[in-house]
Amino acid sequence: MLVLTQGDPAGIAPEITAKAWHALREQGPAFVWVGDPALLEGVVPVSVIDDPAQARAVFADALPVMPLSLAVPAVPGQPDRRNAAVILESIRRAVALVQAGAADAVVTNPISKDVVQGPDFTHPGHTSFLAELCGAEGREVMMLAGPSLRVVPVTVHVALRKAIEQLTVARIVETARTVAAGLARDFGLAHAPRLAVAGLNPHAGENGLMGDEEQRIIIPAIETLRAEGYEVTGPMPPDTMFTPQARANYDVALCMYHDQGLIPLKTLDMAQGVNVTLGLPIVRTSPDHGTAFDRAGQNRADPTSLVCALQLAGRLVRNRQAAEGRKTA
Ligand SMILES: NC(=O)C1=CN([C@@H]2O[C@H](COP(=O)(O)OP(=O)(O)OC[C@H]3O[C@@H](n4cnc5c(N)ncnc54)[C@H](O)[C@@H]3O)[C@@H](O)[C@H]2O)C=CC1
Ligand SMILES: NCC(=O)COP(=O)(O)O
Repeated sequence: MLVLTQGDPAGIAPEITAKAWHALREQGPAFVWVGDPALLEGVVPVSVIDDPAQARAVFADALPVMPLSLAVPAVPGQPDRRNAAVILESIRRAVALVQAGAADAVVTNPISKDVVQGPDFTHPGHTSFLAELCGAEGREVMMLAGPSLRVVPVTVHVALRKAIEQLTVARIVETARTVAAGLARDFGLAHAPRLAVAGLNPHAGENGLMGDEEQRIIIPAIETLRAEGYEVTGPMPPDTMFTPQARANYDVALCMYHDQGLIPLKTLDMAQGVNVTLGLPIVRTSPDHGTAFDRAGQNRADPTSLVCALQLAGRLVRNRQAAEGRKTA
């Protein structure tokens, strides 16, 4: 059983949740939504439950909901900080259900990082919040996976100037180790993961002519990884590493900053892209898009990325269980 968080109630989360239930109600994977049932009133049949164990029996006929109450009614397109606490409570409850063994994986609906900022939440997104809730701070890695490409931003939600400052040999090496382990265990890759490491600068620095981060940081990281036995190429010139020919030669691209990886991923795979957090003791996926406040309440939201996130979470759980079974057998 998967547990889906509420997301920002003023965004498209309620609509894509209802549409995802319609898409999956017969073949699954089944999920339970932790949110305010008022958001789905008149949209889908809802079954209020208090334990995920009750969800499977009702899933084909109604969307199972573990109820929370918004502080103020949601107005589509107009996020309200007064609902921040309940948005965060949904995430906390979802994680607690998986940690207690009552559910298998967390799938998160989009939130606005800005709306939830406050004394209780100083994270730049779900990823590091989930790591905190799981006691895995610093081990979390964001990966976006689509049919054409997988990308990992080595630095994530920071200003570009800060991203460059944050690049270190250790950060690249540790990220690559987590990615390789995640691809082997959760994605069930049949071969050793092939990692492509992007350069930072134009032409991957052109031997130091256009920046020295490749020589000082990226090449030493690649050499360390190769010495550990990983299959790594790079530093690859960022402007050509996403061509179809280049993509055929690797399983994942390690990118030096957020937009270096997310622009090609969303250009190629926006509808079917899934955000996966590696390095956590629990499985977590999410759609690759945000709250889409500009589209909320108009019945114009595409649920495909959420459907893909739910389906991928189901596969990751099965692969992880199979890998752990093999380890203990
Ligand atoms: N995992 C998460 O919780 C994420 C949250 N965000 C948050 O979302 C908020 C808005 O961010 P933006 O950069 O505007 O990105 P966005 O993904 O919300 O929207 C970008 C554009 O794509 C459209 N769009 C997005 N998802 C769609 C869907 N399913 N169907 C149809 N059209 C869709 C929107 O209408 C908008 O025009 C921000 O506060 C950001 O922090 C952004 C990405 C991921
Ligand atoms: N750009 C990706 C994104 O914003 C997702 O962040 P997170 O909420 O999954 O940490």
